[in-house]
Amino acid sequence: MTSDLRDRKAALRSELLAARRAVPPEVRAAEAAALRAHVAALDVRPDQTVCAFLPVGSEPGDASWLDDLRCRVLLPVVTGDSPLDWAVHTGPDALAPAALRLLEPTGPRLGASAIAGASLVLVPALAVSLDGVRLGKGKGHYDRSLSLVTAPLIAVVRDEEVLPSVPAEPHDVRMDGVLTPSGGLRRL
Ligand SMILES: Nc1nc2c(c(=O)[nH]1)N(C=O)[C@@H](CNc1ccc(C(=O)N[C@@H](CCC(=O)O)C(=O)O)cc1)CN2
Ligand SMILES: Nc1ncnc2c1ncn2[C@@H]1O[C@H](COP(=O)(O)OP(=O)(O)OP(=O)(O)O)[C@@H](O)[C@H]1O
Repeated sequence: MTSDLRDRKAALRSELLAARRAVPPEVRAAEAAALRAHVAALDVRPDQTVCAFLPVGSEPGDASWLDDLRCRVLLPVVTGDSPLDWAVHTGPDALAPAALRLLEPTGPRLGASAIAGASLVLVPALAVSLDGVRLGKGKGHYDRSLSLVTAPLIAVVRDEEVLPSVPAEPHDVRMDGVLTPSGGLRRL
């Protein structure tokens, strides 16, 4: 992978983060409500497992969508440079502030392979391209974990963050779909 590609990813990341931080609170709230409704409409059975995430900072969405999944919900736990660990989401009382300004579940760790049992994975992203290339926060956490998954991978982004193209490196795992406030769930 060339440093040019890395530089292009870094530049795009800064641009997208700046745009996210400029979103007015009322727009953020409307987007979160729309995303919550789309998450509630996802086709998952109560006996299935979804790997989701808890939006923080300027990420689109909020914790309320976790309540609407009505199935077993796993949340990611960062363990250094390893693939993500996972724990069951049991409610707001079982969340605690963690590194990287994250809120993480406090329950038993299930191990990195827990993601393999998911029927659907909601993946945080800064952008996704029409051919499924995802731009993340730049630490490779999800890229190290997603190779263990065969279930559909759904990137969650703002409408403006679905781009014609995103610079791709060989380790970048392609998304199967995208969930946005106005577009709902779309296949990529
Ligand atoms: N909500 C959420 N959880 C997640 C991720 C994510 O992107 N979003 N991750 C995805 O891999 C993993 C954590 N990886 C992370 C990598 C970098 C930063 C980071 O640079 N945070 C900046 C704030 C950036 C912002 O404002 O959005 C910071 O701490 O200053 C955060 C998480 C697992 N959990
Ligand atoms: N499967 C992997 N195994 C080992 N290292 C990896 C893997 N995937 C990514 N990395 C490393 O992680 C770093 C960040 O990768 P990249 O820029 O693609 O992250 P990202 O997809 O934006 O972030 P994230 O997945 O955390 O949201 C790179 O240095 C890359 O080499």
